[in-house]
Amino acid sequence: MAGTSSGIDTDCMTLTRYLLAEQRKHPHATGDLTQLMTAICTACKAISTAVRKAGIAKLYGMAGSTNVQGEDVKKLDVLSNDLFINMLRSSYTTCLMVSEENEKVIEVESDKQGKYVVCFDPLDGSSNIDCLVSIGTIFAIYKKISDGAANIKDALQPGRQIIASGYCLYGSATMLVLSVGNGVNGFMLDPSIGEFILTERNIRIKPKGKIYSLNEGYSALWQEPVKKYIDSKKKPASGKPYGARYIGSMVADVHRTLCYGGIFAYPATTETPNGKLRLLYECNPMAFIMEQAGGLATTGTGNILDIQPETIHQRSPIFLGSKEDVEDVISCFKKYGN
Ligand SMILES: O=P(O)(O)OC[C@H]1O[C@](O)(COP(=O)(O)O)[C@@H](O)[C@@H]1O
Ligand SMILES: [Mg+2]
Ligand SMILES: [Mg+2]
Repeated sequence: MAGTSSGIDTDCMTLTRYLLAEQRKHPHATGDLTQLMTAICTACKAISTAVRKAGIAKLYGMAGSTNVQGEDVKKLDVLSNDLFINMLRSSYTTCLMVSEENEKVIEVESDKQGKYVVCFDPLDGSSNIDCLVSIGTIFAIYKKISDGAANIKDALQPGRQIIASGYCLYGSATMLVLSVGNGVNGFMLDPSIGEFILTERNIRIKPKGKIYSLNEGYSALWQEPVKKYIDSKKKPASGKPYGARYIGSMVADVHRTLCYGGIFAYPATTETPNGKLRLLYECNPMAFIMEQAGGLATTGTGNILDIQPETIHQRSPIFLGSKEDVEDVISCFKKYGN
């Protein structure tokens, strides 16, 4: 990394510069993906500002649905969704969107359509908003595949077809983690200049970690392979037990897993046979990031990225993280599954 004797980084590779450099590697690139990512970045910056303000809104009596002026204050998840949809629509790069917040696919007006399809969870970890715990945004970008007008088939592509995916974490700082299919990079938002700066180059996940992360409150409802796997981490035949961490915001739990190694899971239970997390805008984008960082993501019996989606809001059980840890889960499913 370039720097000065003061230790201040002068390289300042902004996300836009990074995307332009990537674009140069493809002589036939139109620049549309760069434009689309710029729109996503702008949405994430605006959400980040809104998240920071929401935390202190109570100080100024703005926490309810109306502010002191009697004006409506949008809830953070509604605001984030509106920001994402508006930014993408006006980027002239997108034809179809799938949002966690919208029951149906969102079609862009024909005069503004472009060749990309974007699936997103505008605000993930919403139960953590009111207690000031980290939350995030998740997105996956695909190319339209149908010849004629964009339709639902364009949204129902397996994760293997992802062109780029990532997430933005609104934590103690705001970081956007992105893969355009050649590794994973992390960009920290410098709020003083309003730019995402490349700070984590070519992120690789450890082959094996020491942490497991899932909601253990549901352990009585887990399938046998999951019970056996977690037991083996608590009471290993040799060595130290794994540590446990669970935030309850997928973005924050996945980011920690990427940084420190180990495994994050949201398994099926007897009451929720497909788990809770949504394939198109939670599981697939995160599975793509994990594979690009050298990790793995599975349902227990199949690779997440190979699932052919049937509906836009379908759910999937998921185990993702360090390759060897995920392979251990897969072995448990082979051994104890029915
Ligand atoms: O409270 P649970 O059952 O552990 O669920 C937590 C999971 O639910 C989610 O909050 C679902 O996401 P949304 O907040 O976008 O609905 C994930 O971020 C998280 O991993
Ligand atoms: Mg979510
Ligand atoms: Mg959400």
